[in-house]
Amino acid sequence: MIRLNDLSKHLGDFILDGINLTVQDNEYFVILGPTGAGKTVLLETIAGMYQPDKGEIWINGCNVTSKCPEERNIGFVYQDYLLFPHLRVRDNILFGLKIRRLSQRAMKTALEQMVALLKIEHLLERYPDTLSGGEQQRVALARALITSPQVLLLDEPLSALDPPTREEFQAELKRIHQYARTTTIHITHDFDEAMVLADRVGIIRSGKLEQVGRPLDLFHKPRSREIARFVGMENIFPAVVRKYGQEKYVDLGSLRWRTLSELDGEVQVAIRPEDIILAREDFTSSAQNRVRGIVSAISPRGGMVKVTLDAGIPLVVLVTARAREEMELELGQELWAIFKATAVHVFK
Ligand SMILES: Nc1ncnc2c1ncn2[C@@H]1O[C@H](COP(=O)(O)OP(=O)(O)OP(=O)(O)O)[C@@H](O)[C@H]1O
Repeated sequence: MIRLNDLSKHLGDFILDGINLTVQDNEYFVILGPTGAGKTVLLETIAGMYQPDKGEIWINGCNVTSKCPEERNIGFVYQDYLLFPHLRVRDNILFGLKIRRLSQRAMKTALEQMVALLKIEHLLERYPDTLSGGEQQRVALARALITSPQVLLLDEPLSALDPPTREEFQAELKRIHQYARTTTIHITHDFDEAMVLADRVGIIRSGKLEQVGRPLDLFHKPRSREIARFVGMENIFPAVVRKYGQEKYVDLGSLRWRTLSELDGEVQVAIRPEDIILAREDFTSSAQNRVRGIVSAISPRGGMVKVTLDAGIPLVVLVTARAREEMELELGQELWAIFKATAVHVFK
């Protein structure tokens, strides 16, 4: 278990500000934040490369705050692998065991296990500069895991890989974690990566840990407008929650939508663009909210199409390219936007 108590660090103009966090045994914890948020500073402080100004770091019940990095038994993998260029893969992986002076036999067994786990037997005699990015990252992981660290810290381990290799490696990280069960902190700015890998996610912004939760909780219940934007919500508007009879609605001036929120009063309301259905005709469905608008913009986004509907407020909707064709979408067209009460996310 990793416990951070009120961890703070000044570096130039940057402040890592009172971080409190517990990562459970065997947990895969992802720290997600925009560039410059302090993710690397936090990870390097846990690893002992920076001494905190305030606060404590506990690993498995031991206060390691003033211990040097080598005494913390932490495995660290960097985004750009940082393998020793003059050593073959075999010696890169064995490096941590050699400085611990393990017997030849123990090293051989540990190497065999790691090589099988990471599927890198065919790479053992090669030098790092002959390996692809994905292969180098496998070797870096093997080198970090071979010492059986108490904690594995991963600093954007996928960011230097191309998108298909990145996806493949995400699946590998999951598989390896299921086998090794090492308590892991992985930092990234990629929300999708966090969704795929994390047991829990912490969102860091400007040196502060702003929200911690399971990926779906962050996805559906962001605590602030900034976090909502960061997790892909687009239709964010100020509103007031009001009760009419037994049911609650968000009032946006000329528009009123049913919500299941427990909050009251002045709020922000957000709807994910992929939670809205566009239709030519109004139709009865379990979706309880509908609003009529005029298509004011159409633009491709990834494999989807982003449609902006002017409904008094600009509503962004994501549709498939096929749906666009079927509806013969065009600028100026009048359409209905339909979405469920559960799609209306409310936060202060
Ligand atoms: N040694 C240092 N001295 C002064 N400022 C530093 C130092 N190291 C980092 N910083 C500053 O601290 C802030 C946080 O940096 P950090 O590398 O932790 O961000 P990050 O969230 O990892 O960003 P990225 O995703 O771009 O890597 C940045 O503004 C950076 O310039």
